[in-house]
Amino acid sequence: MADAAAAAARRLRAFKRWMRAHGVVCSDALSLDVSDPLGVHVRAATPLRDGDLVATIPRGACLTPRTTGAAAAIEAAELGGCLALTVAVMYERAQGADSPWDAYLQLLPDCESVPLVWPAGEAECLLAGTELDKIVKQDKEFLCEDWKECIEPLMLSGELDVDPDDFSLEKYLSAKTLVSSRSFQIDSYHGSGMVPLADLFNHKTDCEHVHFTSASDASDSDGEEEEDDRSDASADDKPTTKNPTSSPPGSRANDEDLEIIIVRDVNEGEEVYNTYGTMGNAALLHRYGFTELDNQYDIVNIDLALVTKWCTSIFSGRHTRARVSLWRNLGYSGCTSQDTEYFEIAYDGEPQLELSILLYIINMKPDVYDKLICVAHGFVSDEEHETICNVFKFVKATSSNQNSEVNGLEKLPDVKKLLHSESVCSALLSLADMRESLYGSNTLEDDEEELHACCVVNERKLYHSLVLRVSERRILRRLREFASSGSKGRKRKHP
Ligand SMILES: C[S@@+](CC[C@H](N)C(=O)[O-])C[C@H]1O[C@@H](n2cnc3c(N)ncnc32)[C@H](O)[C@@H]1O
Repeated sequence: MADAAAAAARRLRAFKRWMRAHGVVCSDALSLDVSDPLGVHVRAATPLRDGDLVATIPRGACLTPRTTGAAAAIEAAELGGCLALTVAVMYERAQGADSPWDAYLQLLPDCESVPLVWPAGEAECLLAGTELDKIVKQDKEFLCEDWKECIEPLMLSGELDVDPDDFSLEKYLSAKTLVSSRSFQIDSYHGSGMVPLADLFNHKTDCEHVHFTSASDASDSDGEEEEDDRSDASADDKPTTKNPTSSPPGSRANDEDLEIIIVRDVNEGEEVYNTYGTMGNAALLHRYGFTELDNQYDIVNIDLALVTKWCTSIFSGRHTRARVSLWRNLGYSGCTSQDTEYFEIAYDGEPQLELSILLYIINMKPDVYDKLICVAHGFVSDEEHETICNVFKFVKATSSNQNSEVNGLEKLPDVKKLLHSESVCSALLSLADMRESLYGSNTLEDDEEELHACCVVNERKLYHSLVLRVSERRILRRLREFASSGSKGRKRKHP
C-alpha cells in the first residue's frame, strides 16, 4: 500500500515536470490528489472564485491524431474520429519512455473499469435486466470487428513499426476505454483528443465548478463532434472545449491555449468538479465506469417488443399488429437505438407520451377502431398532442361511452389526463411487472440491502451495477405509483 502511494506520488511529480516542459500552466490554487487508489481528485488548495483562471493548456500539448507520431499512418489509413484517437493512444503507449506524452500516460490507469472490459460472464450477471444488458455485448462485437478490419491491417502493414502485442485486441479495448472516458473535442483541426490536466477533473451532475474554453472564446458555443464510431452510444455527452469551431475542417490549428475557468466558488480543500454532461446512470457506467445515487437524469426503457408481447398475451397477434399499425399511421413512433424501438420512463415514473397513446389505441373498442382507421390519416398533425386530441374528439363523437372531459381539450396536461385512464394504467402496471421480471428473482429490497453492504473501493463493479439496478427499479416503482393513481376508484372500462 505504501509502495503504491509512493509510486503514485512519483508519477505525479513526473507529470508536473512534464506540464512545465510542455507549457501547461496549472495554478497553485489547484492541488492534484493521488492518494485515492480509485483515481486522481483535483482539489482547491485555496478558495476559488467564479471567473478565476486556473490553468492554460497549449493545444500542441494535447494527444490527438494530428500530434501523435502515428499521424501519417492514421491519415494514410483514413481512420477518423474515435478510432484514430484510440490508435494514437495505443501508439504513444507503445513508445514507452520515448513518447512525448509518457509522463502524462503514466498517470492514467491501464484502462477505465467500464463494462466493456469486465469479464464477459461477470458483465452478463451484474448487468442482467439493466439498460446496459444488451448494449455491452453489442459494443464488444462491433469493436472486435473494428479491430479486425482497421487495427490489425494497420499493424500488419508495418507502417507503425510496433510490437503486435502493443496493438492486440485487448490493448485496443483498454485504450478505447480511456478515449471514451477522457477525450474532449478540441477543435476542427485536432478533432477529438486527450487533454492533459483537463481530464483529471471528476464529474458531478449539474454542479460543476469548471468550464474549459479557448482564449478568444466569444461565441460560447459547443463544437460539433466529429464522431464516426457506431459503438460510441453517448457521443453527444462528451465534454467539449468551447469555441472549437473557429477554424474550418482540415485547416491549420488554432494556436490559442485552452483555458480552465472557475464557474462556481469552491472552498479550500473541496474537490473541484467538471461535468461530463447530463447523463443517467446507464450512460455514466457505460462510458465512464461509475454511477451516481439519486441521478435525476436516470431513465428506464420499455421495448416496443415487450409492449407487443404484453398485447398478444391479452389480444390476438392480428389485433396487436393492427393497433400498432394505426398508431404508426397517426405519425407516432418510439425512440430507436440500433435495431431496437423503445419508450422512456422518466426519473419521476412518467411514461413517454407515445407509449400511453399506443396503450390507449390498443385498448380502444373494436367498433371505434374500425371507424377510426378510415379517417385516421386526416387527424395527423405536426403537434404530437394535437393528433391524439383529434382522436379523442373522434372517439367521443363515435362512442356511446362519451367523455365530457374532451370539451376544451387543448393543452398537453389535458391530453395526459385523458391518457391516464383505467385501461392505460392497468396496461402500464402489467408492463412494469414484465420489465421488472428481467432483473431476475431478487427484489428491489434485496438489491438495496446488497448495495448498502457493498464497498465501492473493493467491489467497484458490483457497487456500480447495483446502483444502476436500484435506480432503474426505483423508477419502475414510481411508474407503478403513477399507474396506480390512475386506476384508483374507477371502474374498468375501454377508453
Ligand atoms: C476524466 S477522468 C477523471 C479523473 C480520474 N479520476 C483520474 O484518476 O484520472 C474520468 C474517470 O474518473 C472517474 N470518475 C469521474 N467522476 C467520478 C465520480 N463522480 N465518481 C466516481 N468516479 C468518477 C471515472 O473512473 C471516470 O472514468
